[in-house]
Amino acid sequence: MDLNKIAGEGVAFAKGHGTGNDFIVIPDLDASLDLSDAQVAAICDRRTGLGADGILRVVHAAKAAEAEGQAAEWFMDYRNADGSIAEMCGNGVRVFVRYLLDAGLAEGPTVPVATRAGLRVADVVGGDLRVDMSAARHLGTERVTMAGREYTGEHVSMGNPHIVVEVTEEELAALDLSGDPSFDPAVFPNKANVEFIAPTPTGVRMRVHERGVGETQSCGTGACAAGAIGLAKGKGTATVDVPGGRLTVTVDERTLWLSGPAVIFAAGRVLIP
Ligand SMILES: N[C@@H](CCC[C@H](N)C(=O)O)C(=O)O
Repeated sequence: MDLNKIAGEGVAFAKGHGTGNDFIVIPDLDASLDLSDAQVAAICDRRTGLGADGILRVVHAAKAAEAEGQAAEWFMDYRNADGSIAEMCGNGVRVFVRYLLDAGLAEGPTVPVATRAGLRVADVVGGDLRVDMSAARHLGTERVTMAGREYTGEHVSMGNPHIVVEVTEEELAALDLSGDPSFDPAVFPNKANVEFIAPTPTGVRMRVHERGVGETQSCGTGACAAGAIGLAKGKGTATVDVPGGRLTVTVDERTLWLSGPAVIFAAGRVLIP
């Protein structure tokens, strides 16, 4: 490979993560990149690509039809590692805002972001990023099958679909999340994210199988859904411990807040396959 070709034809990217949920950030301010599912999947491949749980494309809100009516300068175009589109990504929006701040595209401490699920507003609080994720919607009880075993869980929408299943600490540690879950296709025509949680003294411990990705180290919207279920009997704050670290979910009379670390740790250029 002629490295000059990468410098000349490659597109700029940054890499970041929020509690181990990792993303490739692609600044495409004027919305000139039209990435196919296969291209996204190739970039996110952990052996033959850069590797990530998803891609965050940074687009001027004025250039994105999905951002219409949202009072934000930037639109987050989120794609899962398999190329599929999701309505919302809680860790993604925190990493997206960290990128905007680090790149000088936003000043903070408050940064509104247009998303497919509507406006989300982030705040820098200490070293963390806290996002108003809007209230969780609890939609009842559903069945999910994972690794040949059927569970009953709570259907929660955070803009994207989740099923939260409570298990014991021992069951949580022993779960095999390497395969795909199955659910009622009439309820989840576009599939769902599945969170398994076990109670802790201050909240829950969580493992997640993400739609369009597989098991990840963390899922922000999953933590919101899990925290909302953990706090179902009232308002307050719950810690959500994930393999990649700790997130905090606070529910008040109006909304649900998601807080935690988000960092950008690399930048470069990549050839779009
Ligand atoms: N990791 C994300 C969720 C990303 C989208 C999800 N896989 C879906 O398809 O709904 C988060 O931090 O919320």
